[in-house]
Amino acid sequence: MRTAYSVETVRAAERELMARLPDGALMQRAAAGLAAACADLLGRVYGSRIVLLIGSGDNGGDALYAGARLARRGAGVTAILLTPERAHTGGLAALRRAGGRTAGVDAAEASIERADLVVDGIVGIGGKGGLRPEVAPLAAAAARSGAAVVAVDLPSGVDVDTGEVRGEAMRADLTVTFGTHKPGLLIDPAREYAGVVRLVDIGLALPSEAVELEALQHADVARLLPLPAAETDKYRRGVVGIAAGSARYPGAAVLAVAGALRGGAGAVRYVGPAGDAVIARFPETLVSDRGPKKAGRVQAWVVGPGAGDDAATVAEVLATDVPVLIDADGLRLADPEAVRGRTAPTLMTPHAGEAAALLGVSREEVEGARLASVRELAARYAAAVLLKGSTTLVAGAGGTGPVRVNPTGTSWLATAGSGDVLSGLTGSLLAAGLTAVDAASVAAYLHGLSARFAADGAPVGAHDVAEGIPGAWRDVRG
Ligand SMILES: NC(=O)C1=CN([C@@H]2O[C@H](COP(=O)(O)OP(=O)(O)OC[C@H]3O[C@@H](n4cnc5c(N)ncnc54)[C@H](OP(=O)(O)O)[C@@H]3O)[C@@H](O)[C@H]2O)[C@@H](O)CC1
Ligand SMILES: Nc1ncnc2c1ncn2[C@@H]1O[C@H](COP(=O)(O)OP(=O)(O)O)[C@@H](O)[C@H]1O
Repeated sequence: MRTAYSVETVRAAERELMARLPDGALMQRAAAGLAAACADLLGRVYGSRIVLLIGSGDNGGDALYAGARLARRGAGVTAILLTPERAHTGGLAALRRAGGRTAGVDAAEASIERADLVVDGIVGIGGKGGLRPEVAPLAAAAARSGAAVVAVDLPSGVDVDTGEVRGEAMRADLTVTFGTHKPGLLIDPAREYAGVVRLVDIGLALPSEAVELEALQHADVARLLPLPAAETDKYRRGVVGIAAGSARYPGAAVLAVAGALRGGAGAVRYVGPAGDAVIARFPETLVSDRGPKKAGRVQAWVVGPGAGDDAATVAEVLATDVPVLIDADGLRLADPEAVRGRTAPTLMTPHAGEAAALLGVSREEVEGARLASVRELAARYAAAVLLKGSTTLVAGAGGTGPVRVNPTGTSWLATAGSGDVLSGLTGSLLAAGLTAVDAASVAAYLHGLSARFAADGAPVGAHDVAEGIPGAWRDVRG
């Protein structure tokens, strides 16, 4: 499992470790890792032109010491001191001893233009808000130049704890982060500014109870996948009920069933007006048009994709005592009190627009503050929430524990109907017995992986994503 911790936890762990180490040892570990990453990116250090952007804190110190290491290997290193009187003293002396030069902000743009590599040591975990106005033009200059940009610990200007970007920020090709991932490196919009993230171990001991974000990896997902035991049968594997689709949107029902058939449940029941379309495509589906109550027993329900205005079905499903996934139209039609009052697990799967409607804010606000939004929804509805989009997040009911972030997402998934596939797939995993958080995060993982394989650099439709799910399972199981 990949984990991320808040600044407060990182600072506490740093203090604890620094108390046991000689002065400056931790910064040397960081600088060594940073210099090695820069060297790897450059390929050839000797003769390369490196510009360091140096702010007033220890982030600048890391960059200066790393610059000294690179200067000793023959790079031409120029440190632009953004606040010369406050640049890290030891780092500055080391750079000068190694033959590096320093310059003021006036020289910055011309140096950046000629550089092979720009190192962003403006601000790290001590940063507040976006880049200040006098520094913002340097971000634009770095983006314009052909230089590779390496951010130290995190790109300057992004919010490390939330992934929010309020104002200008540096855009990096590579971020070299120390001790642990930070939430902002894994959540858009900041994640996009970070580029590839390389973690350097500096020996921090981080308490598992303080994890802020978790990202499942292949091995975690493999452990959670429901596999049929030898003595199993279709009912013991779990039956998932899909209450979806309408005369206007029969396709949503077909796509949700397509996802559900590949999620590990032993049978899929479909309830709704699109039974003919479902059967035509998937004859193995158990179809009923008599409503959820009379459809026969299920271990989990999915309600809402393409449901139009059928509030009665949503209410009927919410009144059951099995796990329920509410998606799409279902989110709008569900009575909040009925959701909060459920005793069995409930999972809501909004995209940013649906989450915005539920929270009474704008879509942009949700997209700009995904972590806070998913936690807030999970708290308000006392339900687990999967917030879809460029970064998919999953919060447990109440919103207080670690939030899962999906690492397999791809923007090829931004295609009509792919959310319906996800809801069916997740419902199937719920019926197979996974918790709401596990079902949601495993489904998002497989869904993203499937889309990557199916797309392979070209557009795909939602049905391709559904058909690719078995391939994603096989890949995860190795
Ligand atoms: N601690 C450790 O053991 C280790 C720490 N390590 C490294 O240290 C980094 C943290 O260092 P840090 O605490 O000195 O903070 P840092 O991020 O450099 O910023 C400091 C100053 O920046 C300023 N400033 C704020 N916002 C700004 C903005 N938007 N734009 C411009 N300036 C802004 C503000 O000063 P102000 O101008 O407001 O007075 C603030 O005081 C960490 O990310 C890692 O790289 C590693 O070496 C491993 C060991
Ligand atoms: N830019 C993006 N990057 C990664 N995944 C995305 C992006 N945009 C959308 N997705 C994913 O695509 C799916 C779209 O779901 P949804 O918005 O419900 O679409 P629909 O209602 O058409 O099925 C979700 O899984 C979402 O996370």
